[in-house]
Amino acid sequence: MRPLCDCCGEHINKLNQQVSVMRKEIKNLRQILDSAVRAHRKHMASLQSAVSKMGLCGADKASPAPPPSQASPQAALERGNIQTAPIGYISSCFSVKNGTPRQPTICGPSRAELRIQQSVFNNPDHALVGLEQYSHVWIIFLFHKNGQLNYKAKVKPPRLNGQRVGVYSTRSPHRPNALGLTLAKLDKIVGDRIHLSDIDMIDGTPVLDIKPYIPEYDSPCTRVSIDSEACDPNTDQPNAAADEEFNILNLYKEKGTESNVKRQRTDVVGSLVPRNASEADAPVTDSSRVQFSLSKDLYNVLEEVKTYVTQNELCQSEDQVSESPKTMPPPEPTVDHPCYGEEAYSTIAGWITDPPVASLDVRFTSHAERELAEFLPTHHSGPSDRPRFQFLQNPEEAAAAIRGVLSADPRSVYRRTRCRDRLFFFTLDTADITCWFGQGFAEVLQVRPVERHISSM
Ligand SMILES: C[S@@+](CC[C@H](N)C(=O)[O-])C[C@H]1O[C@@H](n2cnc3c(N)ncnc32)[C@H](O)[C@@H]1O
Repeated sequence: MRPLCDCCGEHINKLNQQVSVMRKEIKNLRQILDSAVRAHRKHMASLQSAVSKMGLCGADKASPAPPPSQASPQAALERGNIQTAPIGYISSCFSVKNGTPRQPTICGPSRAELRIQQSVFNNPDHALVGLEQYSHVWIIFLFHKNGQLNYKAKVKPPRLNGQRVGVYSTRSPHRPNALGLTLAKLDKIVGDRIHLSDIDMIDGTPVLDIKPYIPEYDSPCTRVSIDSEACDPNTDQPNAAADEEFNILNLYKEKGTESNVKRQRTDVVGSLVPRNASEADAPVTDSSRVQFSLSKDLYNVLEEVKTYVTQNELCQSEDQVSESPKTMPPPEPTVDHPCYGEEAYSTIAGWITDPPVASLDVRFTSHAERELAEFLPTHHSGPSDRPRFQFLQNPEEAAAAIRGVLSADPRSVYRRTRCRDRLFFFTLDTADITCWFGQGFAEVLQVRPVERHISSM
């Protein structure tokens, strides 16, 4: 190796000095970075424990969720771990818990206002478009003044006078996730503000969600059963109101499709129930609303309809009978309907009962019927290489469920308009269903056991 000249040696020394300075700087930077990472981890850990203390973290103990810092938003959502943000806060006539009704319907009119936050939607009023067609809304909220965040599996509801029952059999505010659910009366909507009455929330309550109240979905008294037994007029129904309802439905079913039945029943009930004076003042009147009475009224109304139909319509021709409920003159109402309490009735958007999408006739090819009949009932014991349902009781119940799914046309608007000739697949219990749609009908082509269930048979 040749010796370096003076000038090169000096240059290299300078470079070495610079390298050692840079090394020191890198070391310092590493220390700063390490302490920042430590502080960040500590912060995230304390945030996570705060979230789980608030009861907002649904992770089960057996398989704890990864810390939020590691989980992607999608993974967190799939595990049910979401960070909620109030869509608004209640301004209510009740300022403290004491004296606030335990349920909305047990006190007279109680009023509140909910303003949708601009932090949730740029145009909060847009999120409320269409809601004015409903008379009642579900309010999902946080019991933010519970004081402490602990909860117990058994609670003592005040009305049980000291007896303990499971928290899930009560409406106690002290529950995991501290979520409250109130069915409130929707008085009016003005811009981004919803005016409510019949509430049991205190002032400042954070609201997480609002949904329209739809008796057809939310109240078992107004649901139409797809249970095939319900079509048998000789079947014993558990309660008198249901009996009457089903008998009338059966009467209609003999003459029309199930979708007709639903509509006729709704129209009949709607025409029989007048709006009372206080509701007539409300600015949410809309011809697209459909009116319902709740269970007691429904029972009375159905009684009247039944008498009317039996006396006047049974001897008419098929067509006349299926048209009759629409043209029937409404009998004089015999009871007053207060706007709150047990006798209250509700209105919903017309498209719920009379949707622009027609319901479909559902048929099975004989091949699909044979395949479905191959499935064994859930409770079938003993070895067999035939497929077996896990939840559904038997092939008849599965057929009813398939009819229910398909008659409501489960296709997206895109599929319905752009790829209407494509095959449609869905899975029901342990069966893979293949079908196609034609004009006004859906046809089941194939009912095959789901792959994983074949291998585990
Ligand atoms: C028994 S809870 C029922 C609430 C709701 N209807 C439900 O079933 O989830 C109603 C009581 O909760 C209390 N409450 C109302 N708003 C609250 C809030 N934001 N935080 C804590 N407690 C509240 C009041 O004392 C009220 O009487």
